[in-house]
Amino acid sequence: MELTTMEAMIQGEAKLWGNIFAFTDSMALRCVLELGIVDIIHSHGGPITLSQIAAGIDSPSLNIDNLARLMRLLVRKDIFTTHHQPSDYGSCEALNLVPFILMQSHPELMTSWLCLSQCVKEGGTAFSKVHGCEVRDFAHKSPKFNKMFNDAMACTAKLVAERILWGYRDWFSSINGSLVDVGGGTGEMVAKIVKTHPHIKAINFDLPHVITTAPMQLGVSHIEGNMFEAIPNADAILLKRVLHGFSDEDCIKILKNCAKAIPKKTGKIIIVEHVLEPNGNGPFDETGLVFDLIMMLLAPSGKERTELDWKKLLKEGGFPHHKIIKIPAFPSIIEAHPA
Ligand SMILES: C[S@@+](CC[C@H](N)C(=O)[O-])C[C@H]1O[C@@H](n2cnc3c(N)ncnc32)[C@H](O)[C@@H]1O
Repeated sequence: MELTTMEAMIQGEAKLWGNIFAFTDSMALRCVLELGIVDIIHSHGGPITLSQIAAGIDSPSLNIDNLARLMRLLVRKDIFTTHHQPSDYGSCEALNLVPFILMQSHPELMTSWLCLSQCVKEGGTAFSKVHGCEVRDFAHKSPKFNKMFNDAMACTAKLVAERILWGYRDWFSSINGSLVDVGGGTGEMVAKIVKTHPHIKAINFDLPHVITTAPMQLGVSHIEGNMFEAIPNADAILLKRVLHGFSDEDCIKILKNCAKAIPKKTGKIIIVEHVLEPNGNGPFDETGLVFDLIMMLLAPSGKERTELDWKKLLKEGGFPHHKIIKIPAFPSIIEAHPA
């Protein structure tokens, strides 16, 4: 066998081992959170030894050898470092993903992955095959699951909100009238926008059962309704991580209602969604494909879309002009105009 063939075989085999054991990364992360290691390191406030971490873990029979082996892997994976690094913005943000890690690695979601092949064979969500109902109904029945799910969504939404406000700040300054956040949940995003851009008249629009739980926010009006029926009139519309949960047909209906709600000449919609680039080399391109599978697992008609998919949807929904603005975050901003 030629050396190059041998090298290629070894590389292929190594990649396969990596894939076989990919799940151990999320399991090790979960373990670290369950043991409270992140909090121990943070509350220590400086470089910390293994024995100090061990002392912080609540266990009378801690196996420090096992702890060392766990930490060794996570250092190798760049989750922790053996060298002191001054705390910066990046590491603070990473902490905010804790609820998301806990949700994704929770048995109730992990078991869904075992039904992935069934999803491919028959369609339908893997979650419903395991639990007999969709996520929304399951959350309705289980307050614990509901909290876990909402906390996970909230922590990613917070992260994205910060990046949008930073990456798209000039545009928010240029809004001269009203902005409605369609499917805005409890209104955190528009509340953040008006805080930095108080000249905007902000409306948070969502289903009645969501709006009833929405806290009063300075400068935000909450309006309940159904986006498939009508959307409140505004100069601009924000649709953040809403359309990826719906089929193309439903998205077109929503977009047509958006087009009716904004001025034909000057109106604009801002869609915050991931734009799939299956062969891209960007930092989030592979994660985008993973999120697409997560949508397959959890959302009956949900999917992530490529730029071409977005272009077709927008055109059919009454928005022939669009521009994609990359921000330093997993989703991009897709700005679209009816004229
Ligand atoms: C994935 S969440 C996104 C929430 C928020 N935009 C964010 O980025 O965190 C989708 C939102 O759409 C809302 N929604 C679903 N169907 C709706 C409808 N028919 N009319 C209005 N809002 C709806 C849900 O209640 C939920 O708050």
